[in-house]
Amino acid sequence: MPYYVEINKLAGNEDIELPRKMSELASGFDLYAAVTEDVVLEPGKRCLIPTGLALAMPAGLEAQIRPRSGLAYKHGITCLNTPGTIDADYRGEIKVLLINLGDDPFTIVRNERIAQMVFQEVPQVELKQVEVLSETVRGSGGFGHTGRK
Ligand SMILES: O=c1ccn([C@H]2C[C@H](O)[C@@H](COP(=O)(O)OP(=O)(O)OP(=O)(O)O)O2)c(=O)[nH]1
Repeated sequence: MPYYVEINKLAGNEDIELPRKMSELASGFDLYAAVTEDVVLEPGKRCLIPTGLALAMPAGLEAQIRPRSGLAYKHGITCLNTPGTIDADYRGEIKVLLINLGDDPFTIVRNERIAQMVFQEVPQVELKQVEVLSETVRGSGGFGHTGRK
């Protein structure tokens, strides 16, 4: 059984494509830019791109906003906060925080695919404060304590 996620096109965005899987088994639904005029993203700069969409997903799901590999590889365009978290109770416009890590300005035009959205189940977790944690072999070793090879 699929999860049913409600999607709403915000006023003035009737022409914006709905998020779309570009192949049958793709993980992500591509998201389209709902900019009202072209946005030129200069190298090293960031911008918040509207999608013109809002969602209502069932409790226990989240949506993650992730970069598109092609834009990252060819132009250095990625999501600054990847993966961006869309909470199940968020009803506002979904926005995509892009940054240009490339060498050249990049122009974002309306209805261009700028990122992808992957839905994930989120386990329900309750934190329980304790005085002593259960032991493991690793213990507190981390941050590369096993070396490089
Ligand atoms: O890439 C993103 C990340 C977040 N959001 C929206 C949906 C999310 O549910 C909300 C809050 O995001 P987050 O919890 O990451 O941000 P925050 O800085 O902690 O904001 P808040 O104090 O509003 O929770 O902002 C987006 O539209 N795009």
